[in-house]
Amino acid sequence: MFSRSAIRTLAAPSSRLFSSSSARQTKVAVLGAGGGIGQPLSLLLKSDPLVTSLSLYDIRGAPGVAADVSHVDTASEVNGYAADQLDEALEGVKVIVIPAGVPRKPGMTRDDLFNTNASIVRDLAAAVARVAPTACILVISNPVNSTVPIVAATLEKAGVFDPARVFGVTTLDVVRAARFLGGIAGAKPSDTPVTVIGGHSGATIVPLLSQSSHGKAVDGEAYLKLVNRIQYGGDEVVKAKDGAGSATLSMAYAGAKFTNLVLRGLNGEKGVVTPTFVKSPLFADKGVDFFSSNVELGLNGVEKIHPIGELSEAEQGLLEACLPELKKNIEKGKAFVA
Ligand SMILES: NC(=O)C1=CN([C@@H]2O[C@H](COP(=O)(O)OP(=O)(O)OC[C@H]3O[C@@H](n4cnc5c(N)ncnc54)[C@H](O)[C@@H]3O)[C@@H](O)[C@H]2O)C=CC1
Ligand SMILES: O=C([O-])CC(=O)C(=O)O
Repeated sequence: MFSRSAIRTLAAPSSRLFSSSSARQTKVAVLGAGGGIGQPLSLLLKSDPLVTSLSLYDIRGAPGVAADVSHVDTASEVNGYAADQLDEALEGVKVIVIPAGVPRKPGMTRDDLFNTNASIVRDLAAAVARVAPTACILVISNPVNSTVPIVAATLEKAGVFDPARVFGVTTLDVVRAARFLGGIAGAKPSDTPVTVIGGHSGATIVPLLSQSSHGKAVDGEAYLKLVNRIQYGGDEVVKAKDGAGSATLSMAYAGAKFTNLVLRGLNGEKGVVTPTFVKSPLFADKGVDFFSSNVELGLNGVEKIHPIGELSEAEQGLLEACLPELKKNIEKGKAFVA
């Protein structure tokens, strides 16, 4: 189904979801595998040639999802784990993807999910600290701006936090930006990649359209509309689903894409660069010590955090609006664990 040949521009959108020059393969766990994201994400990971073994865990339904996905004719093995088998699910795992938690309904912000999802993510991170302390953790659960600091603080408390191994998955913003810009430019999304920095909610999402040849051609009303659509793309889906949840299929695609990039880095591939929300020095002097920007992925997770590059005046304004809100979200996450 998926080609194994290499692609040139690693962070750029690709018509192929997975690429692999092959080598060391990896055991991957999905925590929340029974959910709207978890199920299609598990299916996509079953098709990733870099995944040797899939551990599917949820408080409901994971063994059924595992039995189903395990019939797909790719080489990886699949095991499902019930609510009381979290530790078993995490044994020997190198990469852990977390889409566990409740999604939004119309009228809610991502921050409204905090009260429910903060403790879910904290408890899962505590188990990871105990059983798989050196694994890479890829956090999908919202609000990402707070859940990533929660995971980091929980690991820190357990004495096993490695900033190179904790990632907030902001890939859906990158996927949307390429798709929406491609639509406006009349070009393929693979030819319209956009770096998206900041966080993962509304005004904290900062697309750097000026750094893209197609993007800098968009101006005036069209520019404002495009930025707004990238920042509030999640709301578009929440509204259309009308109470049935938020983005699941596009998120599963984005989650599988980001997981593949992490696996390629872990396998020693060079030049794997993509935006992700990590512990970052870029705006730490402003009290924002987690930030999404282009990150090079390597053998140990985060290899190098790239600078954000040159910004247009409009993007400077977006960044100024992003930082105070992001700071609040991060502090809220840290305070929850403290
Ligand atoms: N980072 C991003 O770009 C995106 C993040 N999301 C977020 O992903 C999360 C999941 O969304 P959906 O899959 O649509 O929700 P869902 O409700 O369909 O699935 C969530 C799953 O988590 C499971 N779960 C709850 N507590 C758990 C625990 N303690 N351990 C293991 N599993 C547990 C539930 O049983 C359920 O199967 C939400 O917080 C949503 O806001 C959604 C889209 C994009
Ligand atoms: O909008 C939501 O709640 C889910 C999400 O994070 C997204 O689709 O970007």
